[in-house]
Parts: sequence; structure tokens; C-alpha cells
Amino acid sequence: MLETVDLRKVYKRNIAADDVNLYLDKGESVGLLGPNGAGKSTTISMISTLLKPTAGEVKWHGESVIKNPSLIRNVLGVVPQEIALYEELTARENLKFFGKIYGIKGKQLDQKIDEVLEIVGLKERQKELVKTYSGGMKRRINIAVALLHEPEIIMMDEPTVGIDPQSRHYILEMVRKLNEEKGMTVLYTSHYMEEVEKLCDRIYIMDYGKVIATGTKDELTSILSSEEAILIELDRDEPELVEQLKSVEGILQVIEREKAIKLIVPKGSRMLGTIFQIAEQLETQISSINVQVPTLEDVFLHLTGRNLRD
Ligand SMILES: Nc1ncnc2c1ncn2[C@@H]1O[C@H](COP(=O)(O)OP(=O)(O)OP(=O)(O)O)[C@@H](O)[C@H]1O
Repeated sequence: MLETVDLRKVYKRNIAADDVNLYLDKGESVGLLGPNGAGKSTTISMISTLLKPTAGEVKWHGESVIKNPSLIRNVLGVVPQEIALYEELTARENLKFFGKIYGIKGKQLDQKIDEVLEIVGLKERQKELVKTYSGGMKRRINIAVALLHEPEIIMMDEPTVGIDPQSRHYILEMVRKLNEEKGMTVLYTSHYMEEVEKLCDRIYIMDYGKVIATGTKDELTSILSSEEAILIELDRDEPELVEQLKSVEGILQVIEREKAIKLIVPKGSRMLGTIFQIAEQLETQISSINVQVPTLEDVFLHLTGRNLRD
């Protein structure tokens, strides 16, 4: 339905999108996962025709969107990373304003506004000025704006960054419902792997402008099928333990977390005894230790040598 072919954006100093190939089928929920600066926003902006690619194509049902942007503008809802609302207007007034820009009028617009306010759960607060809203509520109204013209696809650029856990939960649940219950096609960008893991049927992992891996969550984690992860939880950060573990033969990767260390080791390598031994020598208190199946974050680390949240 929607496809990018060798989509490229070059700025003077860097390649923001490096021959990005991705596709979305009707009804799919697709994730674009990558750290800050990976090229997610650039890709979304090119798909939505806000940004002109240096090279490559965006196709809607096989036709060039670059040549004919109107093909996609009516079927696409875009939720940008930045909040784009008038602070001095109420939520309803904002929706009215943007609805008119989309060409929706009168009763139809009123009905549509009621509907989207219901979806984002802000019907009760619609008469309050946007400047009095929390960051999470503003995000929800931003999403409501993108839904006004009943798009077939919604593209969301990191919609949960910097908001409270409750709004985050609300947005994730809303995206799931839009996709599963209303059949809306979703392109969701995030640098939180738990979000794309939970919401998306297929995932593209991006880094430095390139798609470095793609597949379902299971397909991606099977890249590490011969390995397992060990999560060590600690009472405090233990840099000495990290250093010692790095020098243990058989430990493939040591990932430092806040009050925790994650190790990637070959499956069945029975490393726990060695870990406890080192901890004991250093008189380090381990509060828990668990062997886990690798996550998408581990896959990212394996492919790039870096943490997703670096
Ligand atoms: N207008 C611009 N001029 C120069 N470089 C740019 C411009 N816009 C983006 N870039 C660069 O392109 C790269 C990709 O940026 P992009 O915003 O697409 O990444 P992202 O994955 O969306 O990350 P973030 O979540 O931080 O927005 C970055 O290195 C960024 O600095």
C-alpha cells in the first residue's frame, strides 16, 4: 500500500536517510525503532511530503507520491514530535481550526471533533485552554488533530517522549485500539523498544540513517537465538564488577545499566557460578540475577555495538 524505495536525504554534513526501503500493508502496525538522530523523523517527513528527498521514491499503491503529493495528503494523518497547537485556544477551538484547514465544515466537523475527543479521552476537558494542559494532554490533542480527516494511515513521531506515565499508557492503548479495532494502518517511531515490541507487527531498526534490520519481533530476536541474556540487579552501581565481567572469557557483551548489569552469553554457558564468585571477591551485593531471552534492545546492541538509549 505504502512503500519507500531507496529514500535518501543528504544534508551538507551527514546522510539523514540512507536508501531507506520500507513498506506498510493495509491494517499493519509497523514500528521504526532507533536512537536519537537515526533518521526516523526525516523518513516520516519525506513520506508525508513535508520534506523533499535527495533521491528515491515514496509510492502509494505503486504511484509516485513525490510527483503527486495530493495522493497521500488526504489519506495520511501525521503526529509530529513537536506539539503544534494554539495555546490560547481551547482544545475544541484548536480542533475546529485544524478541521477547517482539512476542509471539514459545519455539523460534520462538530461530529468529527466529538469523535476524536472521545478517542483521545479528553471530551470532559475540551473547553479548557490548551496552555493549561499537561504535556501528555497536549500530545493527545495533537493526535486528535491528525485523526480529524479519518486518515487510512497514521504516522506518529515518538508520541510518548517526555510525558507522564499515565498519558503514555493512554496513548499506547489508544494506538493499539486504532489499529486493532478500527483497522487503521500505523507507522510508529520510537526509541523505546518496549513500545514497538508491544504495538507493532513488524519493526524496522534504524541507525545512522540506515535500516539495519527488519522483521517481526520474533524474527529479530532470533538473530540472537544462540545467545541468552543474564540480568544482574544490584543495590548500587558497581563499576569494578563491570570491569571484571568484561574480562571473563565467554561473556560476549557487558551492558551497564542503572543499578544493574546485563550480560550476553552463549546459550547454556552456565556462567552464574563465575558471576557469583567475582561478586563475592569484590564483596558486591547482588539483589537478583535472572537468565532471559534476548530483547530487541540486545539485538540493537549486537548489530551496532551501542545501547539504544545512548
Ligand atoms: N535540517 C537539517 N539539517 C541538517 N541536519 C539535519 C537536519 N534535520 C535532521 N538532521 C540530521 O539528520 C539526522 C537524522 O535526524 P532525525 O531527526 O531524522 O533523527 P530521528 O531518528 O528522528 O531522531 P530524533 O528522535 O532525535 O528526532 C541527525 O543526525 C540530524 O542531526
